[in-house]
Amino acid sequence: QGIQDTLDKTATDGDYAQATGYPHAFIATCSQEESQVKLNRIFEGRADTVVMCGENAEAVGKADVVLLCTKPQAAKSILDDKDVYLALTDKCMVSICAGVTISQLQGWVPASTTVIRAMPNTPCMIREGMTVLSCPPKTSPDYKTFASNVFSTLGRCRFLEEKHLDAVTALSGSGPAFACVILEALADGGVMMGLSRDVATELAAQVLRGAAGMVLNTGMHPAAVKDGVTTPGGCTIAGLLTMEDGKIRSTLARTVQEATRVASTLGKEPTK
Ligand SMILES: NC(=O)C1=CN([C@@H]2O[C@H](COP(=O)(O)OP(=O)(O)OC[C@H]3O[C@@H](n4cnc5c(N)ncnc54)[C@H](OP(=O)(O)O)[C@@H]3O)[C@@H](O)[C@H]2O)C=CC1
Ligand SMILES: O=C(O)[C@@H]1CCC=N1
Repeated sequence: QGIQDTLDKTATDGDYAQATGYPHAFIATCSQEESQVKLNRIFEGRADTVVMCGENAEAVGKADVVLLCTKPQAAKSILDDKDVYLALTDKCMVSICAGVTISQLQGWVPASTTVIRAMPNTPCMIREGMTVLSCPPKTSPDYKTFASNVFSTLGRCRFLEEKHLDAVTALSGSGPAFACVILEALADGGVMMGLSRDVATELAAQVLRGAAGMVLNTGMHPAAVKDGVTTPGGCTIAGLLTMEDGKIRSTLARTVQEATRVASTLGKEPTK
């Protein structure tokens, strides 16, 4: 009954989402019952959220804006469902599928559907995310504002041209994994020198957060942050030269280059 109340309220409030620029009710969909059980546990007690399983068309029919979050390879077959396709008429669909282009998505939905591409990252879970949005030039400002509002509640959000989305996928989408390898390696160094694992991890994580904050909050160039730490003849320059001997800069830059290459292939049909 609670679920039905939420859906009824959604229906009667109709254009509330567009009027405020923020969503006021959520429908999550999945294909496996065990996912539904898990999601119900996560959203327990939230009267504004409904979890549906195996009912994509019904869920899309009740929504104003649809977020497509499946694996890139599954997107086409989900949108191929005739009822899902029709339910998307005149709606906005935001896809987070890596490597799936706006023009691919437009080919899989009705012509009246507004398509927006988004590339968020996992720190959205703690509202420290980075999301880049991309949309066709004539996208309605209401939908652009709406999408930007949604992702801005989860961290930073900006618009970029779609040609940059594979690089974005590699740098900020995959970036938390790369950053955590660096974090773990710094902590390993601390452990090697006798710190406990817990302490070393805390120090390394706070160092990365603090250094990032100096760049983001003060606008300092990363090189200026580095130089500010580096006492002539001191221990920092000794460590920095060791990093340079290990080609850390080109290794990290090439990491993003290779991840970008793979990101550009993710929306393609799997090779048989
Ligand atoms: N992981 C990341 O850091 C980022 C991922 N992305 C993109 O996000 C997308 C999802 O990635 P990820 O979370 O790793 O993938 P998961 O496989 O973990 O999640 C996919 C979700 O889609 C659901 N799903 C699958 N098939 C259907 C269906 N037929 N109908 C309804 N729901 C369905 C799954 O539910 P069920 O299990 O019940 O089928 C599951 O909840 C990908 O396109 C990826 O490129 C973008 C940015 C960052
Ligand atoms: O690894 C992936 O393909 C996804 C896209 C960005 C982060 N994870």
